[in-house]
Amino acid sequence: MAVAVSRSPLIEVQQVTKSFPLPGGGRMQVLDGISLRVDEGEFVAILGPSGSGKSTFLRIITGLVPASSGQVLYRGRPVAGVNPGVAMVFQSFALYPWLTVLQNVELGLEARGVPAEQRRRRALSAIDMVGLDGFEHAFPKELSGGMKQRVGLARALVVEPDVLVMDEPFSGLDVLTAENLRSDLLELWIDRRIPTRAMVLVTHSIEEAVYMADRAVVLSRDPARVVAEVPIPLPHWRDRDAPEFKALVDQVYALLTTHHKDAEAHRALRQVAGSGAAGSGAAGPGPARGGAAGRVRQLPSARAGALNGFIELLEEADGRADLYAMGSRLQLDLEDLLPIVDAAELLNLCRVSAGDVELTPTGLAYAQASVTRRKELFRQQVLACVPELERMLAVLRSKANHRMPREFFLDILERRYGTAEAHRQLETLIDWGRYAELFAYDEASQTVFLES
Ligand SMILES: Nc1ncnc2c1ncn2[C@@H]1O[C@H](COP(=O)(O)OP(=O)(O)OP(=O)(O)O)[C@@H](O)[C@H]1O
Repeated sequence: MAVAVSRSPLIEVQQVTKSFPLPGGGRMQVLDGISLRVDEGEFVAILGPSGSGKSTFLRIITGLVPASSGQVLYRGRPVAGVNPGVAMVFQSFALYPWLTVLQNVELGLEARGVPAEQRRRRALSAIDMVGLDGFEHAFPKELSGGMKQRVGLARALVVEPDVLVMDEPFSGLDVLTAENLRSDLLELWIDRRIPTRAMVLVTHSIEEAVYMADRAVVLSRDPARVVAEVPIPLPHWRDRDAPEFKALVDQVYALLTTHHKDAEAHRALRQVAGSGAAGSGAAGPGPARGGAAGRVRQLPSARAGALNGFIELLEEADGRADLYAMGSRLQLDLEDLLPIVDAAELLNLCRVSAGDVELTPTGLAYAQASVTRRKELFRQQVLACVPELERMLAVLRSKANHRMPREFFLDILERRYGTAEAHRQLETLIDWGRYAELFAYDEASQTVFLES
C-alpha cells in the first residue's frame, strides 16, 4: 500500500548556500544554490558522495545551522531558528548516557514545555511504538546499537513532528539490525501509525533509498548541487530482486558515479600537473585545483593497498565491471568503493562511465606488473597526477637534512581544508608517497624524510 500523496508543500528549501570559514582565511563552499520541496505524504531520500554536505543540508532544514544565503520555508513561512515542524534522528544516536530511555525520550517534550504527566504518557507510548516496551528505565550503555537507535527514533517521534529527518540512521548498525529497524520504521509510516506527514532520509545506500523512498535526490560535491531527482513510483513492500527495482538502483547509481567524479576537475588537475605547476617551488602541498573557479579539489581517501586490490579485481573481471554489481558482490557500500574508484581514475588506471568501470591500458599494465614494476608505475602516475606530492618532495629536497615534521605539511593543508579533511588528505599523501617510494615516514617522530 502506498501513502497517498497530496500536493501541499511542507518544506521548501530555496536557493540555499552554505560556506564555512577556513582556519587560514577564506571560506569553503559546501552547498551551492540548493532548492528542494518536500510535500505532504512524501518520503524523500537524499544521496551524495561522502563529505558532499548532506548532514549540513539536513541541519539547515532543521534550523540547527543557519544557511549562508537562501531560505527554508515550513508551511510557507520562513524558518528563523529551530524549525518547529521537524525532528531529527542522528547516525550517532546522540543519547545522554546518564539519562534512562524514558528520560531521553521525554527530553524533546521538556524543551517544548509539555507538562510532566503528559510528557510521561507520550514518551511511554513512543517507546512502545518503537518496540522498546520494558526498557524504559534502562540506560543507553545497557542497550545494543539497534535499541539505541530505536530510542533516537522514539525521541524524535514523541514530539509528533510533521517532518522526520534522519541522517544515515541505519549506517551505524549491523546488517540484520539495520534491516529490522528499516522495516519497522517503514511499517509505522506506511500503516500511518505515526502522525508524521513527510520523511527525509539521508543515506549513502542507494538500495535503502530505492527500498524506502518515493523520490531520490542526488547531490554532487565540491560544492553540493542537486544533480537529479529520481521518482520511485513502486508500491510498498518492494521486492529488491524485481527488475524495476534493480533498474531504479542502476539509474541512481549511474547518476551518482557520473557526478561524483567531476571528470572535468580531474582533467584540469592533470593539466596543472603537466604544466609545470608542480615544480613551481611552492612551499608545501597546495590543494589540487580544478576548473576556472580554481576551487579546492580533495584527494579521494584511498590507500595504495586498496587501490591495488581493486585493480586486481577489475583485471580478474576481464578489465571491465558494473560498479554496482561489484560493490554488492564484495558487500561494499558505495561509500567504501567510490573513493577507491575515484583514486584509480585520478591516477588514470581506470575510466568510469555510467556506472561501468574499465581498466585503461596503463591500468592493465599495472594489474599485470611485478611488484617492483608496479611501484614504478605507481610513482610515474602519482607524479603526473598529484602535484601535492611533487611539492612535498621539493620541500624535503630543499632541507639540508631532507626531513620535515608531519605537522609542517598538516599546517599548510589545514589552511585549505580545515582540520578533519587536512588529516585525511595528508594521510593519503603520505600513504601514496611511501608506496611510490618517493619518501619515507617515521611514525615515532612523525617525520617525513627522503631516504639517502
Ligand atoms: N561546522 C563546520 N565547520 C567547518 N566545516 C564544516 C562544518 N560542518 C561541516 N563542514 C565541512 O563541510 C563538508 C560537508 O560536511 P557534511 O558532514 O555536511 O557532509 P556529508 O555529506 O554529510 O558527509 P558524510 O557523508 O561523510 O557524512 C565537509 O568538508 C566538512 O568538513
